[in-house]
Formats: sequence, C-alpha cells, structure tokens
Amino acid sequence: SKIRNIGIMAHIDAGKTTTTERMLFYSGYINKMGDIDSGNTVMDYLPTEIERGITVQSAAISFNWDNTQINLIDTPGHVDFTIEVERALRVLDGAVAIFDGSRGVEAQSRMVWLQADGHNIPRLAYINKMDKTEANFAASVDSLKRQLKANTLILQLPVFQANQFVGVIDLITMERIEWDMQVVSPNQNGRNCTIHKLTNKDKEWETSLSAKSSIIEQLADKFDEVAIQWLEGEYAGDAELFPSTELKKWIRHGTIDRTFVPVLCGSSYKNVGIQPLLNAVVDYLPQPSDIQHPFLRYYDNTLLAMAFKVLHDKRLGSIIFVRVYSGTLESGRKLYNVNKGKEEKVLRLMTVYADEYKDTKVIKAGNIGVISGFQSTVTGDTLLESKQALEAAVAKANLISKDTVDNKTDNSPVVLTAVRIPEPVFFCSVEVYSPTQEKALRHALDVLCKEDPSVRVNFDDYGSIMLSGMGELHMDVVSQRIKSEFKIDAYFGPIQVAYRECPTLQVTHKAMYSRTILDNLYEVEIAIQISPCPELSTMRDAINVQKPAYNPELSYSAALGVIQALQQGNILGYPVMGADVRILTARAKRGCPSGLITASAVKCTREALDKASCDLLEPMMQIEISTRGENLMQKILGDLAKRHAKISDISTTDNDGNMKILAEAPVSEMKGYASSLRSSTSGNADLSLHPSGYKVVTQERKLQLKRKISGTT
Ligand SMILES: Nc1nc2c(ncn2[C@@H]2O[C@H](COP(=O)(O)OP(=O)(O)OP(=O)(O)O)[C@@H](O)[C@H]2O)c(=O)[nH]1
Repeated sequence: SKIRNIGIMAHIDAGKTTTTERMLFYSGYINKMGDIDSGNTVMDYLPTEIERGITVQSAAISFNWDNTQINLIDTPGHVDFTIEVERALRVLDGAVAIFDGSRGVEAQSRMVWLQADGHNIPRLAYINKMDKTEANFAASVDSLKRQLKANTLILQLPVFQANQFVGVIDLITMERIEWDMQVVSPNQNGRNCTIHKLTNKDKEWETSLSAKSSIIEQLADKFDEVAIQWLEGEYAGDAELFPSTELKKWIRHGTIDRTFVPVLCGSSYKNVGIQPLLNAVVDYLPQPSDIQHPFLRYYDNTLLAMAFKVLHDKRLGSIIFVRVYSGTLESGRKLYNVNKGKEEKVLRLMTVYADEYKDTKVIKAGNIGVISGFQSTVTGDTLLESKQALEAAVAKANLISKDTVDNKTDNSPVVLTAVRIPEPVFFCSVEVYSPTQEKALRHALDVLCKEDPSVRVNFDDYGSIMLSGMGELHMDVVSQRIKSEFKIDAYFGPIQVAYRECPTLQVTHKAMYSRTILDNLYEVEIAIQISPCPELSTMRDAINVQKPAYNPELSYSAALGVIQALQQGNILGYPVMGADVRILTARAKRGCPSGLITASAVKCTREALDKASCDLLEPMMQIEISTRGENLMQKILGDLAKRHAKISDISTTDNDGNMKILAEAPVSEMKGYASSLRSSTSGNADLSLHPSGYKVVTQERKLQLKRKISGTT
C-alpha cells in the first residue's frame, strides 16, 4: 500500500519537467531546484534534452512522500516519442495529466489522454501555469469535460491576491493554502505556506461550501453509501461537517474505478500547489494491488516482471528497467526471458534516482527496479523465475480455460503482450570515414536500437547504413546523440520519407538461371509465388518468406535472395511490404555456390514483382488542429489542400467559434507544417500529428512522386 507507480503526461511544454523537479525538491531528493530554462534539471539529463529543453526519454525515478514510495515515470510530450509514452503507460498504475491553465486541453494532451484510456489508467488532472494572466481555471476544466469527456471532480479552487495567483482552497478540508511569494532563499522556495481554516466570515466561504457540496453530490450519485450518509446520516445535507476521511475514501474509489478525474491546480514555476498535488497522488491514485492484471491468476506469487525500458549507461553498460508484478526479484539470480527463450543473470539490482543508481538486494511485487548484466533482453520482454514457471502458468491457464463455465472461453495471455512498434516513416543514410569510427558507429546504433525499438537500422549490400525513425525530430535527436554522446564524427544524409511498394496481384513465377563458373555449368531453378497480403501496417510482419524444407541450406540461400530483392522494389527502389512470398521450388546441382542460388532468387523475385503490378505506398499522418478565437478556417483549409490533405471532419468545440479539424495527409507534405501553422495563425491554432500507417498513392500522385524523387520535373 506504500507504493505508487505513476506517470506524468501532457502536451509538450505544459510543465511536466518543471513539476517533477518541484516534486523532487519538496520530497528532499534535491537541495536546489533545477530550472528547465537554464538546463539543470535532474529528470532531463541527456545532453540533447538539456540543449533543447525537452524530454526525449522517459526516466524513472523514485522518491518518498508521506511514507509512500513514489516511482515516477516522466514521459515525453512530442509526437515523435509516442512509443516512449506507450511503453511507460504499460507499467503505470496511475497518472497525473498536466494542462496549461491558459490553454486547457491541447491537441497532444488529447492524444496522450486517449492512450491512457486504452490502458485504463486512473488519472488526476493538474491545471498548471495558473500564474499566467490568461489562465482560466473554469475554462480549462470545461475543456476537460467537453474535449476529453472527463467526469471531473473539482477538489481545489484557485486563490488570487491583487491579480496574482498565490494559492488554492482545498475543498475537502475547507482550508485556504497560501504560499509565501517572497523569495526568502532559493532553497526555501515554496516551502513556506500559510494554512487558514475557512469560516463563514471568509469571502470564499459560500463558493467553497457550494463546491464542496457538489463533490459530495457527485459522489452520492455514484456510491449508495455516500447517498445514504448525505440524505440520512449524521451530517445529512451538511457539507461543512461532512467528514473529510469519508470523502477521501470515496474519491479514491471513484478515481481508481475511473468514474472521476479529480482536478487540482497550481503554478509549478512559482512553486504553488505542488505539495497538495503530491498528497493527492498518495490519497487518490492506486497502489499496485488495486489494479487487477488478468495474467497474475496464473502465478502463485512466483516472479513475473516486465522489462519496460532499456538504457545505455556509460558505467554500467546496458541496464534494464523492470516492473515486478508478482514474487520477488533478487540480485544475483537467473531469470527466464519468455520472449527470447533464454536465461539471463541479474548481476546487479538497483533502484533509480534519475541517472543515479543505488544497489539493492530485492525488488518486491508492485515495485520498479533496474537490472544490469542482461545481454539479450529488450523492451517489452517478460521475465519469469524459470522456464518451469512458464510451463506451470500455461498448464494453469489451460485448466482455467477448460473450467470456464457459461460458454465463455478464457483466453487471456499468460504473459504481457509486447509494445507494438509502428513502421518508421523517415530514413537517412549515415556515413563514417574510418574503420574504427565504423565499429564505434555500429556499437552506438546497436545501443540506440536496444533503447528505442522505433529506431531501425539497415545495412545494404554495399555496406551503407540506413537509419529510420518516426519523425524528423526523432531522427534529429538520434543523430545528435550519435555525435555528442558517442562522439562519432558521422555524416548524416538528408532525411527522406520512407515510401514502400506492395504487390496487387497474386503471381507465380518459375525460371531457370544458369551460369558457368570455372568450366562448370550450374543451373538453378527457382519458383516463387507472391501474393498481396491485406495487412499493410508493418513490413516486418507482412513479408512472409516460406522456404521449402527439403534442403535447408539451399532454401536458406534462396530465402536470403528473396529478402534482398524485397528490400528494393521495382517502382522506385523502396522496400516491399504487404507481400506474402512462398518459395515453391529451389533446385540446384550439388556443389552449386550459395551466392549463385541467392543471386538467382533475387532475379526471380524481381521478375515476379514485375508481373505482380506493384503499387506505391506512402506514409500518412493523422492531423488534428484546434483553432482559438477568430475564424482561421479559410487559411488553414487552403494550406491543407495544398498539402494533399483529406479533411475528414470539421466541428465546433464551443460557442466562441473555436473549431476542430481532423484530416489525413502524406507525411512528405507535412514538413515544417507545425511552424507554418503557428505563423499563419499567429499561434492561435494547435496541432497534433501522429502516423496513421501507409496508403496506396493515386496514379497521378505516383507519377508526381516519381518525377520528384528522380529529380525530373
Ligand atoms: N508561467 C509559467 N510557466 C511555466 C510553469 N511551469 C512550467 N513553465 C514553463 O513552461 C516551459 C515548459 O516547461 P517544461 O517543464 O519543460 O515542460 P514539459 O511539459 O516538461 O516539456 P517537454 O519536456 O518538452 O515535454 C518552460 O519554459 C517552463 O519554465 C508555470 O507554472 N507557469
């Protein structure tokens, strides 16, 4: 009951890092507050993060508040790092969603909110930046209700003095908490506050009492126990005396079962409101055992943990962040990695404080820790006590599914499902100029791919290296890290859009290829069948090379050729996806060089692709634009049309003429769109972009792209 695994999530720049720093400061983990604008925060510690003032990697950190260990996962707000958010969400029990009080719900916060909905994560909402003159608490809460359909439960009201935001009214205790806004010493910031119990003599009394009654009524609507107390109990109808312990208990229930989203407010930058926010995390967000994970039924307190993040530490090498769901993780023992089918030994077990690690002997169920010494474990892998533990769990799952009555089959998996990584949409070439640099580059790329599965690296036949990623910023950050963190003097080619090609017809192609080598005539017969595969979402999943089993060596060489040919389609040389490829025949005389078999398979695949009438696919982006105030529609729609965007919906979000536009456009057309939108609307529109997979391009666009890519007009 003394652990909270929570995440902080929000739109970029809403103040996640600033809030986290304050939490660390008040809990005593740092003596001096970091400041995002001077680049000395604890949570953002990669050089790239400091340079840009943004969080690119989620870092886990533990601290204590009110005798409770809070494991906090900071998550990046930028769309290119959605995978980081997704990964963090899997191991969280609860979250604090931060909003900018002058903007309310922004496009990216909506997206993260939906991601959290998908994982059923109980949340608190924290309306930050209440010190800004344009901040509006009521309007922000309203935007949560309207745009996120959140059933908000307002627990605090903001307090202003001479137009300055100075504190909050805690509606549960009916106290006014005011922070001392005079900076006494940098290390005392926000520690001094005055708590005043409200009475009917205070000017805030009426509004606060009525807001407290609303809380009780909202709880009474949901919980019969509260309704009975409110109607007939000792304090019936008396909000002033209604016990705060009862209120807290039911708010906790309602938050954990996701009926309510409690709302708090503050100004992290001005150090107002952080301590009550931490109290709310302890009071209302779930402890690990509050969350029912279906797979836990199959384990009788035997160890089950999940690797949710891999990081490269200069001193420790590869380290793995794990969340323990059941049993106890001990230092020095071996674990069974279910996904890799391998055992790995825990050399060191640690708890984490931003980029500092402290050794520990055990990590118990519900907690988060760090392992060093693993070789092959990557993000998303499940770790068990032993292989036998997996067999026992599978046996138990079979029993449970047989036992299930009322015709419901219980097929819930015995391990956690891995994070789904979307296909990258951008790529660039990487070059180095010496063999030592190349070795260092390969090591760096290996580390980066382990840390971030949405980074992909391909080596082609000529030894050139292609780096792919999810967005321009993502690619930029990866290349910066290679240069500054790994100190590699590499040249990065221009960032390009990753087009794909896919077959539209099923074809079978059979051919004989012959070649004379040292007076020996070798003949290779290959037959393959290529069929379009409806699942276009990922290339890796959809290429399915089936080898004939009778001669493993020969079929291996042929499969290599097929895969090689599929890396470069026939239209514009982009990789083929959405293809189901079967090698029907692969025959050659004994002693035929394997290189010849591979080369024949390459040729045969290319010929088959020619017949398969391939289409060109391009990666698409889903766009969501929210406009504020004046009518900016014409401008925005005109620009979107130029970018080949298809509008799917235009709706009004309120009575002030604010609008929401939903559209989809090719990634290649969206370069620099965020800044162009910002300048054309003078900052009165905000944007959320996220990859929406690949789409077949029209014939007209195919010709256009062919001309553009080959450099002809
Ligand atoms: N006025 C005001 N500014 C704030 C407040 N909190 C944060 N900021 C500022 O807002 C900017 C963004 O803050 P961050 O803490 O980096 O925001 P973030 O959400 O972590 O941003 P990313 O890491 O890029 O996702 C910085 O310039 C902060 O100083 C606040 O309470 N009031």
